[in-house]
Amino acid sequence: MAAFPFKIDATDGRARTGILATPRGDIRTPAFMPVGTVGTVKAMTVDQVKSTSADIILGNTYHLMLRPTAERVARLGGLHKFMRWDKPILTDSGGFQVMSLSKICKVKEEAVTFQSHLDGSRHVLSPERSMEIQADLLGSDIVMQLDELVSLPTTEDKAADAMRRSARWAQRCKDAFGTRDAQALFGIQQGGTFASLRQESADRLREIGFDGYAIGGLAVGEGHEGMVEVLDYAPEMLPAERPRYLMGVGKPIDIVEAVARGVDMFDCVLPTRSGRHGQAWTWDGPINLKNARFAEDENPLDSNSSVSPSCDYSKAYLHHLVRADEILGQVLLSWHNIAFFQDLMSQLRAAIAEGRLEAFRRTFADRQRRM
Ligand SMILES: CNc1nc2cc3c(cc2[nH]1)N=C(N)NC3
Repeated sequence: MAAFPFKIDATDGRARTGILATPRGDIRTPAFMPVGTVGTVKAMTVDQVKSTSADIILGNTYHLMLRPTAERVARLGGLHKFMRWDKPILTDSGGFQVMSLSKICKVKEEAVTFQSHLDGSRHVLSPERSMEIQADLLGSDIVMQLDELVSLPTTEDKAADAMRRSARWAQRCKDAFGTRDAQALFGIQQGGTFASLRQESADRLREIGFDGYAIGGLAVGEGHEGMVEVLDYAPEMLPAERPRYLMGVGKPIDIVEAVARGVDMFDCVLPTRSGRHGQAWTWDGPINLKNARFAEDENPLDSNSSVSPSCDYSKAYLHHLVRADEILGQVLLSWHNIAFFQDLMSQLRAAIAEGRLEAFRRTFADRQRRM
């Protein structure tokens, strides 16, 4: 019995639009999850995040277990209460961050041991411990299995070994997670850029049975073409009746291309990270407000978007804030970019519902290229 009902309201080619219903609220798909790594969507208050119409945000096991520790978050009532976000939260399991952030990490069948990138302290993360942190201590609504990351390029043998370990860890996560009505557990497909391994991974995850299925091992340096090549077959290997989540993606054009290939959920640091560095995403592509051409440009960033909070501020003012490295510049551009990504998802949902995704895709790609 699936923990969260997933109702697909319309399809257009391989794309779907629907609702993933959770006890803390509905998630309209295709959905973009702002990244709230250490219990904050950086430079934004939860009310600002809510104002963008985001239905769900992401948190990270790796970061929160190091600081303030998962036990402290639990003592303070769990992650929702701690950060005052009462809508759904999806937490990543730590696998990716341990292997990409921590100093020294050893991957064994039993668990991953690593040193904190903050103070060098030693930590152990097993499938069981990751489930305890996410489901019991942080109290997240959607829990991700612990998986093993392989950095690209990799050999088929290495990708196969890591995928099979991830599949064994998937079973251990399912056993440790148990059956819960108010929380969901997602499996993560691995297998690098090898279709046969991706198929084997999907088959093993389906046998174990999950509430949703993520595509892992992408957006790790394979480039746009490499990613799209895998997306031409990987999403459809996963059960059609459950949500499909492409982890760590991505640029607006990547999201559009992945939605067209059957992906329902996304997360990426791009809108907030690029916003903190002066970049604003618009329907005509990204611009950097540091650029001198904006010094006396009195036009707003996105005149036609009433939602975007930065529609009241001139580019000249944003240019000034970015040049002066003022905190408000980081706040307004992060807010603008998250609002833009939510606008994009809302337009994608409408295009699928009205059967005009192909036309949307073409127009969008042409406009983004213009910059
Ligand atoms: C930024 N790119 C990216 N690719 C990812 C891939 C994964 C992930 C996070 C990612 N972020 N988390 C996992 N637990 N596994 C796969």
